[in-house]
Amino acid sequence: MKIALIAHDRKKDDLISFVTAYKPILAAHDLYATGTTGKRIMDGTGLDVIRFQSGPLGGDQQIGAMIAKDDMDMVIFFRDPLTAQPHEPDVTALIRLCDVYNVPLATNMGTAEVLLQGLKEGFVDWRLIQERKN
Ligand SMILES: O=C(CO)COP(=O)(O)O
Repeated sequence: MKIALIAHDRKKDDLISFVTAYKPILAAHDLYATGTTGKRIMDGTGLDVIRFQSGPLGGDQQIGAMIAKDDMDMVIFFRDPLTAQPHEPDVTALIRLCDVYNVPLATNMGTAEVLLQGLKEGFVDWRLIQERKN
């Protein structure tokens, strides 16, 4: 399963804690991230991450392009709802594409926990069945 992990700056510590807690589950999957988030995850958890550009430089759009090819199975995006982002349109576009392609999306830790527990139980396996059909 391909999982994108993204966090805005004030949420990066939360994401590292989250990824550390769920490392046994996440280690079994292909992880993708925007540039700075990916570096923080690799340094902080030792997991391998495929990194794109930093968010403000197009990283959200690169992950969006994978979603548009139906080539991303889950997005965990710890957004900062209290800080304006220079690339807010990219953030909105990424979230919109998740809705277009029915990609499971968590924008906060509460939902992310539910998604990863569901992933462990096989609730996201329908994505693999769908991929085999395409
Ligand atoms: O800005 C981001 C997502 O919109 C995240 O980008 P970085 O991981 O490069 O900080």
